[in-house]
Amino acid sequence: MLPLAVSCGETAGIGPEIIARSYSADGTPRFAIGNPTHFEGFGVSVVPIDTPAEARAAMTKGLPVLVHDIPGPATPGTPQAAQAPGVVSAIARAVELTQSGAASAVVTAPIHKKALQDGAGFAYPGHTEYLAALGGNVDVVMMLASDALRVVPATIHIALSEVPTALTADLLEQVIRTTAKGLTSDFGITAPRIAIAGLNPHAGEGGAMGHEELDWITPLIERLRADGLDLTGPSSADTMFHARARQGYDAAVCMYHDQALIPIKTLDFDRGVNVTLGLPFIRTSPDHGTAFDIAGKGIANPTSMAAAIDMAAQMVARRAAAKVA
Ligand SMILES: NC(=O)c1ccc[n+]([C@@H]2O[C@H](COP(=O)([O-])OP(=O)(O)OC[C@H]3O[C@@H](n4cnc5c(N)ncnc54)[C@H](O)[C@@H]3O)[C@@H](O)[C@H]2O)c1
Ligand SMILES: N[C@H](C(=O)O)[C@H](O)COP(=O)(O)O
Repeated sequence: MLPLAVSCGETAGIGPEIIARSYSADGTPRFAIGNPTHFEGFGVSVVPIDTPAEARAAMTKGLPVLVHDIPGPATPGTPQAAQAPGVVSAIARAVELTQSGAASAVVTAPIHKKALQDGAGFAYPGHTEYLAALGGNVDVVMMLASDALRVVPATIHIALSEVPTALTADLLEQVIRTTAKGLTSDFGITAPRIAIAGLNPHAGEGGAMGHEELDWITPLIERLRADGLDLTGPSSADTMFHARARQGYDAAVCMYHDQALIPIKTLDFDRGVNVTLGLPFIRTSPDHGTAFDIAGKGIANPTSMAAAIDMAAQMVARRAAAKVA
């Protein structure tokens, strides 16, 4: 397997730390992309490399880091505008290397959206939207996945007040179809079961607490069911995530960011993985952010980064096996 390309994320955050501390000599071949000095001090040897092809041999000596221009020392907790362009270009470089066949997948350490918007004019709400643009302006979904639960928010990084307007039947259909396709292609689920949350409390209570479910969500679900998709809902979101309910579906499609992310980050914060479905390349990420409050203290938990690396490797292997079959 070609090595994974791991972008360093916000240098003032915990990205370099969790990349270093999730490394092991016998682990999945990977290389970080960043300033090698930013990965030092975490008890792991750092091996600067100039090409991805050096990564596999370098793994036996320490964490391979593909040298990338991000000037100056990291300042934990305090992002530097001067480093923002390099943080952004490290993501683009990971995509370029993956699409050119030098790497097998992209794993992204957390970015601080506002720091990049301020420091580099980053024009996207987050990785997901940026990667969709780099992938050719494709339709993507953001899935948060763990052994306990998979969730997909239909709307992502927008204000709650904008959700009812942003939510359309076309968008929800695209999200559902992309989710179903990804569950089959990347999670090996041949007949995926998808639960759809209502937007309103009690899924609208028959119209007493909102009309979207009656007006268009239920008709859409019924149309997609008739088209062969195994869907349930719209259901009251507050009763979709207990253990018995979770046995009834393979993924839950929710209407907005926190409706989806609160349950998975409550159930499995340390092992949750953010996976973007619909891209022309594989991309995973830890389920957490830059954690400025603990950056530089050596106490960040690297488990979610390790899980993101493992999930990327599993997706690479599954797709390779499907090509051979
Ligand atoms: N994939 C990504 O790039 C990504 C994901 C989530 C948030 N973010 C960004 O990160 C920034 C901060 O976001 P936030 O404060 O909402 O969430 P956060 O995940 O950065 O931090 C929330 C809390 O969880 C703790 N935490 C997070 N990761 C941890 C780890 N690995 N080990 C131990 N504790 C950990 C933090 O210390 C903090 O107390 C924002 O700019 C946000 O947009 C980026
Ligand atoms: N919304 C995700 C979360 O809270 O974990 C995260 O911000 C995703 O961001 P990216 O699009 O940058 O992966």
